[in-house]
Amino acid sequence: MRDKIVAGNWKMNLNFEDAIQLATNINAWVADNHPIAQVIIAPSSIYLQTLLEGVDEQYVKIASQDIAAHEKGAYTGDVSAEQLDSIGLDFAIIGHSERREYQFETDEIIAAKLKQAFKYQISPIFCVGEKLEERESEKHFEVVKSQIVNALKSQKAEDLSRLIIAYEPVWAIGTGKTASPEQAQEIHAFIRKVLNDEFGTDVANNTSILYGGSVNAQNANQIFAQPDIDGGLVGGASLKYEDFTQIISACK
Ligand SMILES: O=C(CO)COP(=O)(O)O
Repeated sequence: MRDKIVAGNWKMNLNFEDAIQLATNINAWVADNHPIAQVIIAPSSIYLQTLLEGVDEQYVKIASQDIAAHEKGAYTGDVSAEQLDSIGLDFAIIGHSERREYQFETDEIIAAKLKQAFKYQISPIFCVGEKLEERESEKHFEVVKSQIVNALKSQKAEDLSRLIIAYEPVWAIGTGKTASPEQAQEIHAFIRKVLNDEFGTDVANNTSILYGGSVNAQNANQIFAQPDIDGGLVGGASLKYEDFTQIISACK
């Protein structure tokens, strides 16, 4: 059985006070409403420890937005998997398209980051997704397959039990343009087939595959109703308490 998950990627938003307030409110809402979905929030790294201590982990899990590709040493500005593990962190977003684009992360770098996460028992929310021109030239299946195979082929088979995938078409991120539920289902089913063909039935059946890209309180129901969509990775709408809690409720 795979977990239903709704994760909020706060990206580089919210000051300290607002971050604590929002996390506290979400924690209280989950405690009162007992949603089916596991709720995860990913704040900027400077808030991770405070939020880990400020929420109850039975209700809300905390994720980092990235992880270093190296184990330790002279990598100014990076935060390692070992350091994140040492403060009690269990989840990390890895390979987000904004990092692929602005920080020039390649599949090779992402594979190294996944390896670090697995080494320290951190579950990666591993992001894949095609750009607009790749979708328009119908290369999206090929692109997503190569992102998955390149990043996962060198991982240990037993580590893949921790894997969470987020399919986020780049053209749908922050644009207000979502993939239709049918488009999203089609590629989620394809991702599950790739997992099955390359890594076996257990990985295919047990990996939660989240959809991300302009998920909001209006479209979440239809997206989450698709059989191969196990929840969402939400950006903008996760910064608003009302919207985010409605999105969590939509994940059944
Ligand atoms: O990038 C995303 C989540 O990681 C999606 O962002 P939006 O929900 O703002 O489109």
